Amino acid sequence: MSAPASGLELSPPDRRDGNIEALGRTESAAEVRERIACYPDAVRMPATGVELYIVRNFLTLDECAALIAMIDANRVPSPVVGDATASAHRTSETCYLYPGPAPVTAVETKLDQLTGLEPCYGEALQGQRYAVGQEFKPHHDFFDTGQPYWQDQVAMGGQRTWSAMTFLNEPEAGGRTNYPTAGVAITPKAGNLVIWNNMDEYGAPNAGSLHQGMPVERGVKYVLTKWYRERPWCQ
Ligand SMILES: O=C(O)CCC(=O)C(=O)O
Ligand SMILES: [Fe+2]
Repeated sequence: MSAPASGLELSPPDRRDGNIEALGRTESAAEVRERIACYPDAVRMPATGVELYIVRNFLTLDECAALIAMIDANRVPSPVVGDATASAHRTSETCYLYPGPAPVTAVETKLDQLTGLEPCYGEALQGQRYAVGQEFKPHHDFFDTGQPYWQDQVAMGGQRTWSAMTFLNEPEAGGRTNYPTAGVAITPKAGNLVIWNNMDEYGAPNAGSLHQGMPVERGVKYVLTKWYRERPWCQ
């Protein structure tokens, strides 16, 4: 994941050179776009410089409650790629939700229907819990190919293309998901999903996908995130 300070400066291999990986991402994105357009209640947001959709009531409140219970039972401090330990950059707690339990299957099935992507392209679902003051500072979900961790990521499925995040509850104050350069800030609403393309229209990492989980001011915030790779994900 690229750090905010360097995030707007992309490494040379990411530039719009029409390479074969970029072409594949562009073709795949067109298919995902068509699928989303057919999904009930999916709306494209008027976001500047990033392709971003909201799906209202993607999960039921019962599904949200079941997932929150699983996150609460298994949460640990959140990791950041390229940073072996918990970081001030991401102060929430994380719970990996691997396939098997019924609430996980229900979400996975809906995400498959929404995106049309092969399930093997998706990383394991990650639940996040943010207490008061916790946040995920501005970042990109795509990998910075100039960083040492990138070679490992190439072998693990390559770039993160789409991010799909579902709000599982509503904090009393704060906790919006903000896209500072796109001019959009999304208020958590239980069951609503946000999905965005981390690549631009040329299939290159899109600096305009910069986003942050703003600090929770009152209450607690739970979200469920799925990151998709450009190739099958291998852990
Ligand atoms: O919690 C949020 O609002 C943002 C989470 C996020 O950026 C992520 O999971 O990649
Ligand atoms: Fe993110």
